[in-house]
Amino acid sequence: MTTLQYLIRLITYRTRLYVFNALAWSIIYLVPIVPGLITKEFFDSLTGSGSLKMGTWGIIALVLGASVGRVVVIVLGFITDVQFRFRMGMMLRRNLLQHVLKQPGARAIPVSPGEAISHFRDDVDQSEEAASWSVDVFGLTCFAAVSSYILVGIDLQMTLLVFLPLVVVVSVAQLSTSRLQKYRAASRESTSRVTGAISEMFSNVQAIQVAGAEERVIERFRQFNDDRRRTMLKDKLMGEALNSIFANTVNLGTGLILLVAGQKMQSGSFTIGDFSLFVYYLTFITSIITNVGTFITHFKQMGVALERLLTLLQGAPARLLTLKDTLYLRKGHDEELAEVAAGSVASDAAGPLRALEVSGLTYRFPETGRGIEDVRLQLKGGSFTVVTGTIGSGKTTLVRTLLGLLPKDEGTIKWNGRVVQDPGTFFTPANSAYSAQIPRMYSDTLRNNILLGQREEDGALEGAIHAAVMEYDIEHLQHGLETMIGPRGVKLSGGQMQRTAAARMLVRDAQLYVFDDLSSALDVETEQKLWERLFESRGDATCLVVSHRRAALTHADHIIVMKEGRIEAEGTAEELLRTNETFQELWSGDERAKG
Ligand SMILES: Nc1ncnc2c1ncn2[C@@H]1O[C@H](COP(=O)(O)OP(=O)(O)OP(=O)(O)O)[C@@H](O)[C@H]1O
Repeated sequence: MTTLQYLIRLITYRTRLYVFNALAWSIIYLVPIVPGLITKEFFDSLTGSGSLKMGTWGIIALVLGASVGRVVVIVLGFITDVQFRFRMGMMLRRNLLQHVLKQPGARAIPVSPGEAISHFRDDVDQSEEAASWSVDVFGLTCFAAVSSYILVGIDLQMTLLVFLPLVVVVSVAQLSTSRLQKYRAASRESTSRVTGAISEMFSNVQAIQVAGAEERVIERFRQFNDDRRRTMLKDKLMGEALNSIFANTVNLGTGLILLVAGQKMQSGSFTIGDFSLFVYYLTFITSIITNVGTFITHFKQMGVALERLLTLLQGAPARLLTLKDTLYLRKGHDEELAEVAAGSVASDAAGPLRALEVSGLTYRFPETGRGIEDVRLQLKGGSFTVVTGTIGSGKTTLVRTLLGLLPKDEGTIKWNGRVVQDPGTFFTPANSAYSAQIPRMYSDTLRNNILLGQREEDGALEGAIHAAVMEYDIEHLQHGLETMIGPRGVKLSGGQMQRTAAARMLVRDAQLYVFDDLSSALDVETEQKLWERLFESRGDATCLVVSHRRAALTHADHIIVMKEGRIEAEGTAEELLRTNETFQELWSGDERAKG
């Protein structure tokens, strides 16, 4: 999609509103024609070269009327502009969000969350800005056409002599704004390097001191500051020079008119009224050139914004951005939200799990070409299966691909013999629950971090806390379950976070529980307790556990050993201890780690 096509699609999202907006702004830009003509007539009547019948009060009434009329249309214009802009922005953000939410969880956004927020905020704003400025171009063109017609009618030679040099000066100045933008980008970049360095220094004070690197760090900081000083100076100098050119063009033009008009006025071919009209339109005509320039700049920036927004689509068709749909995430979402709030809706429950079969499951990370290859596994209902293997062998990739958090390249997943078409939406409660290798906590109470919006059923929270061996930790927190945790609260230890994530998972009823390296940060005793309690409390649920720890392996009905993205061996711990070298090493490695 080109920038122009993008602009057209944005405009046609609400064509009527856009046309109305364009009409309002065309009128706003055209209204000053009237006071100009009145002023001309007034001066001509004073010098006797024209006759104005309405008298001084009539003129004042006309000028006032035109001004009030303009104010009213400006208010209308802002209303239509705001309506148009916000609808367009909401449409873009809704489409982006809808796309991101449909993506497999682990690959929903291809950039850091901070960058994604800036795409949602700044790039959408930039697109709005360009579409909104395109309206001004209509109005300005209308004004330029009508005023040129009037001025040329009065004196063609004067019009050309005065406005051509001005158009050249302002256009050249406008063209150099692209250089100004380059300077501005460079000064922003250098400023963000300086602030980045400050934040790195503050967060790494200890590391800097331990390495005795104070001098070198300060030297680097000084270089960043020097660079910032240079780029800021260029930016400011260029900015001020352009500002003064724009600010003085009207004075320059008035001077030109005075020079050229003197002779003509003497000969009587140019009246005082004509002079006043030229000076009056001068301001508006110079602002036309700068405003058209501003639109061109916004249009260029819109092209950059479009490119950045497309990165969020990760190769999906660009037209997804401007899909003309109603402004809900999904149709009928109001009723659905109401039901969810009442706790009555879960995902489509597929019923008790009797068998989960996976065949040919493959996912390769595009960046490294690594991942998993042709994985086949079977989980019987109620079984406890452990996936183990060396570091980087593909354990996490396997569970994430199975759960639809990564988009499988190939393979089939069957739940009770029926193919799961969209694992990402299927493997959610009440079918399945998952705790990730690195749990995420929110700045909220511990209770809310576990429940994550779920309604508190009788005893479910207590049961989950007990199974996750968290009761002791909660007793020792100052406000128990109401303690604020996360980035802006109490910092939980790695083991506490893992157990909070386990409780979060267990508080949800599910047929299949998937644990990724749940116990890696736990001491031996807590880990033993955790697996025992889980084993007791899971009821009929099926468990798929990623771990290389003995406490988990000894509970397993079935163990899968991964190596370099493929299943190397399968069996019980006893069988594998006899037959598989990788498993023997993992088993004895865990023993050494304990020792
Ligand atoms: N985001 C990613 N981008 C590119 N390659 C990745 C990514 N995540 C993992 N990989 C690669 O995929 C392979 C499998 O990684 P995975 O995280 O599944 O291993 P693992 O067995 O879970 O390891 P660990 O025990 O350290 O958690 C590794 O070679 C890894 O380098």
